Amino acid sequence: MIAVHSMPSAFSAGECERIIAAIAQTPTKEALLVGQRQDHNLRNAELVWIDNVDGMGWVMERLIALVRASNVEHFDFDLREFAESPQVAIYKDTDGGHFAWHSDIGDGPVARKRKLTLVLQLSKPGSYDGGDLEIMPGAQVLAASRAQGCVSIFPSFTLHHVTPVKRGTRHSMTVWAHGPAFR
Ligand SMILES: O=C(O)CCC(=O)C(=O)O
Ligand SMILES: [Fe+2]
Repeated sequence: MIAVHSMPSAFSAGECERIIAAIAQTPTKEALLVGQRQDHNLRNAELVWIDNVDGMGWVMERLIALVRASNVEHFDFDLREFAESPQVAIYKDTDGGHFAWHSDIGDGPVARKRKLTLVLQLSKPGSYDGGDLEIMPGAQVLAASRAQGCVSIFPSFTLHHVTPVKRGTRHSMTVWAHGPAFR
């Protein structure tokens, strides 16, 4: 099993811009953490659930295909469903946008079934400073590619964070694949 599977150009630049434009029409919600606690020391971002955005069916189809192919090739986890809407996170320099070190496996009935995490880099890398997704599968920290349209897939138990955005705005999309507990 590899620690992080990187898929460059999983989405084209034009597709990423289309998603960002569609999201801009939709009201955002302040990011709530697993368990609905709100702690700006841990995370500061706005969220849009893409199930609430019209015309995003093709996005979900692509995400499912990417997770499926990645799981066959690299992880071989027992995945059963996508039990949560993909979410777009908007990290702004003006809000100190960031996400501290965490694992995506939570205590709730759904969050506890998360097994694979997919993150899509929606923004052009030159449009913001900071905002790096870093993943710590072991003793080393791996920086995810910042390339627009690049997808990173990793086990949801893996620690990861997003460093503070120092200039501009970073958009990312996250989706989880769920299944029975690891054994
Ligand atoms: O924005 C990112 O790159 C990561 C988001 C994340 O870790 C999450 O939604 O759990
Ligand atoms: Fe996460």
